[in-house]
Amino acid sequence: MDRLIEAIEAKQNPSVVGLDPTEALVPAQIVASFAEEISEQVEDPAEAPAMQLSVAFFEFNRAIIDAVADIVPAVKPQIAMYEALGPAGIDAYTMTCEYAKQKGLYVLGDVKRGDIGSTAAAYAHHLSGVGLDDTAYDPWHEDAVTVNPYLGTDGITPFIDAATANDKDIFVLVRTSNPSSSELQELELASGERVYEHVADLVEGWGAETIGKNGYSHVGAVVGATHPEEGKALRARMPHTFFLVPGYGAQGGTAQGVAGMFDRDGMGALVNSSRGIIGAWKKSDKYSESMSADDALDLVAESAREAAKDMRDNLRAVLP
Ligand SMILES: O=c1ccn([C@@H]2O[C@H](COP(=O)(O)O)[C@@H](O)[C@H]2O)c(=O)[nH]1
Repeated sequence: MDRLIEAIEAKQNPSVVGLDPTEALVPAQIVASFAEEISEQVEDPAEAPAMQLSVAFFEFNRAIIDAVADIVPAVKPQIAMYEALGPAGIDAYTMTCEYAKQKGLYVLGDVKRGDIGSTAAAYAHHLSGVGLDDTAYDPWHEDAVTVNPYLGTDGITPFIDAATANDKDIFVLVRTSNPSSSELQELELASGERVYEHVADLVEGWGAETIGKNGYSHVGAVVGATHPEEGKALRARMPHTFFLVPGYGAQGGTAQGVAGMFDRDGMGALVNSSRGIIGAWKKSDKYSESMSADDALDLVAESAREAAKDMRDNLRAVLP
């Protein structure tokens, strides 16, 4: 996590902008502005809507990245939004990751993979590329990915190996932000501990051999902003584990609520907001359906920048 920590220190900002575009979050005139270009390119007209949306997603992301790159240390593209559009969407995802990296941002791919060991080894190429020289080929352009621990150690080991070999990181789901997370994660084990506490101990152990100069390992944990008390207890329980904290803003998480998830130096956590930043333009009274695509893109960028600054300032206010 040393690169991430340096980026956070440089920007004095422990927040990450989630790039989760959907048709509802991209102004319609931006999508429409690609209609002609795409219709001329496609062989099968049935492919046009997904291609048009994919191109719009990338332009939308590019405008947001340009607007926040000097404020935030990282972005977190959510692959589900892109996979929904098929191959063109995957292109938009990888192009977004590549562009963010070119802008000096740490790119955290929210891909939530997890499978048996042999399959996990293939998924782990998100961090290492494939081929004879893994380091020379990095098609996904991610610095880290999210991983599901439900399959246990053999599903995680390939990701840890790929992460350490390539100076990248993984973030393992421990206490997720969603309302139903308690159905499994809060179950009490015979030992008296909760399932998520047991997972927390596994995660701390998985990272033990990979601790960097700042005291955090290559194996991070996902801890929802919607669980302030559990998050605080997990911070004490997992001293070498960096937290990715989603659930801020749109899901109700607050700066005060996440304050306990940081360490004594105000480090140790990266707080995500997706809809709260990329959809900030929707709250602007400057938006009009009749504005041009270029003006809408400017408004998206300007609104995202303001929302990212507000989030940064709110987090700074609760940290030492
Ligand atoms: O526990 C979790 C794990 C991942 N997420 C992801 O974070 C973003 C949150 O989006 P918002 O718009 O800021 O609510 C999204 O990509 C989720 O899949 C999470 O919310 N909670």
